[in-house]
Amino acid sequence: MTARLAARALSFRYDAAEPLLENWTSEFHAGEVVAVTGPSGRGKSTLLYLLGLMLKPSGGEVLLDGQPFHSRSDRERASARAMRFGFVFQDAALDPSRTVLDNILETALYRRERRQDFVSRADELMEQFGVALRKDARPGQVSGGQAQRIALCRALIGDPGVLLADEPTGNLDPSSSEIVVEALHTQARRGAAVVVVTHDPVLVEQCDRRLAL
Ligand SMILES: Nc1ncnc2c1ncn2[C@@H]1O[C@H](COP(=O)(O)OP(=O)(O)OP(=O)(O)O)[C@@H](O)[C@H]1O
Repeated sequence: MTARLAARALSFRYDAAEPLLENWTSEFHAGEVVAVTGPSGRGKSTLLYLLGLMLKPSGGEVLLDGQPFHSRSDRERASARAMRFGFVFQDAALDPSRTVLDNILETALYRRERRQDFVSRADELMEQFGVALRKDARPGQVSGGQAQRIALCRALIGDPGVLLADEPTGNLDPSSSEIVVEALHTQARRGAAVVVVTHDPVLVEQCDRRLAL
């Protein structure tokens, strides 16, 4: 079976720094939730950026449904990101200049689709994750835990085939964490490959597979 997402002989270093990845190969299948663990600074977030086509590897390649992406143009990579990926950044990374709803609806913008077509799905997700805030609420007015759940709404709204999440339960209490973990599994059951970077042992335990960096 072709992996939804694969890293083949991936190498990467930031400028003159020591290599973070050398000849790293792995596969992520549709339907599974994989935890990526490892010590701080080991390169876990960097790996997610590579898998999410935001960084280009210095060697090797990332394949999406068997198709290599390293030599594609920036435009093609951006289009694949918008159409196929959902990304939860560490510390949410919401745009403070736009409302929470507009942050969640960002995918529509990148896909050049009608914002209106995504609004009811945004409402559903905000309700599901307990962040049904006022329509004009801005990221500066929400807690760290709320921001993290808003970031998850933003990642899920396009029903991505690949969901990449960096410490998605980092700021959450146990009951909110449970909702997030369930959402990761739901997206996997919908056919996504889900990759989660985490230091949270409870979350690791609830993933289908663990990959230590
Ligand atoms: N843009 C960048 N330019 C140069 N070095 C960077 C850059 N981003 C990260 N690094 C360095 O690369 C290394 C790996 O960082 P990364 O954030 O991928 O690690 P991590 O395993 O996710 O860490 P943590 O668990 O603390 O989040 C670190 O030494 C970091 O300082």
